[in-house]
Amino acid sequence: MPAEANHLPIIEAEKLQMKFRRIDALRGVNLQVNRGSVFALLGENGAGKSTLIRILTGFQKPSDGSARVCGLDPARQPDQVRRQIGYVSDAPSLYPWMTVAETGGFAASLYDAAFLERYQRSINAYEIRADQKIKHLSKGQRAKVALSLALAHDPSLLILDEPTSGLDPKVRKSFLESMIDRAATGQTVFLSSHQISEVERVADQVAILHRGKIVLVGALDEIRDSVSRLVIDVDDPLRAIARLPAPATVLSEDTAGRQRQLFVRQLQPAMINALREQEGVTEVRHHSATLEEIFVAYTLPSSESNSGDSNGGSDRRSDSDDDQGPPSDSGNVAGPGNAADPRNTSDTGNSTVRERNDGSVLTRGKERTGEVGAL
Ligand SMILES: Nc1ncnc2c1ncn2[C@@H]1O[C@H](COP(=O)(O)OP(=O)(O)OP(=O)(O)O)[C@@H](O)[C@H]1O
Repeated sequence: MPAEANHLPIIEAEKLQMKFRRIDALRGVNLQVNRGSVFALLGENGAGKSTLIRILTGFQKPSDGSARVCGLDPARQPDQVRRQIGYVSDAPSLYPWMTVAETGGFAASLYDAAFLERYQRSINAYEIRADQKIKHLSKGQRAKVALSLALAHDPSLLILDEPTSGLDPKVRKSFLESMIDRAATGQTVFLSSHQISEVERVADQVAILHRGKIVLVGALDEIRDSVSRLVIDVDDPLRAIARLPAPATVLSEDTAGRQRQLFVRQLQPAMINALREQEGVTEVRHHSATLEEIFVAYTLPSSESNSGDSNGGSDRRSDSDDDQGPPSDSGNVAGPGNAADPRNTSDTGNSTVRERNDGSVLTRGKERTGEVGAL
């Protein structure tokens, strides 16, 4: 039986956990990535993006949970997974003493005859001299060599950790456009990024990882359509506004004098009308939220207790003494996931099946009432 079956998701993660000595880097990540998409993983510094990518590429074994990539288990078959995919880490490791040409030749031994030709074509397109030593390349040029290596065996899945960092704007643009072309031919690109505006241009699927948990996942268009920015003017700064009913979920609220700004999921037109009729409300304006605004609303510092954290606080410290140390191929094989916490995100694929919908409108500061959202 072939390792890959085309109807199955190319990446699946179930209840992935990664505990380091001092921190739970991943706390029950469920994810499905379908073929032929550009899937962007967004998250703040330290959210767990690289940890998740290292697990998917077989460089790190999870503490718990399981993953399948191209139909293979990266914890048990790391070499096979890495042969199937193209991967660029956030800090590509290239041998500094090799030339650009030697680097390609060295990697080519693992792949088919077309590898070297594709690699050379890419290096030429990036205007990098083949006889230059890696140690004499700029950061951006090294990133281009790493990308050329990752693409040279024409992988059906490309996994990129911060692919555009170090690239100049012109190269970033053409690189990202080439990712859309790949997806159009049925290949899959899974990338992590901080560059939300860039992601917005290329991704068709998006997930937000926040403190080791997926707090939002879905098709970009649907995510954008599902979150609204409400600006409400009131006659008195202390005026209380009634709760929004279900299915609305208030993600965040800012108060500035007599103006409130709310980010709300699943706002219904009737709710806007009801707000306008409330006593003391002088105006209600309704806008679509940008991906950046949605990202901020879902990753507020105070959102931790609402994103399914069983500790109910911002502390991700691990109780475990099980320090997995640096990324390694050795260690325990993944076991069954921990399904004990009913508040764990149960997002499967590009749809989520659970969220809290208390619809509260908060009257002070920035808080969230949404627990976990997706489309
Ligand atoms: N080998 C390790 N040992 C201990 N802690 C680790 C290890 N690797 C990662 N961590 C911790 O796990 C958390 C997630 O780290 P990770 O590198 O996955 O974040 P990230 O989302 O990729 O961040 P960034 O955007 O800054 O690259 C961080 O708190 C980090 O300190």
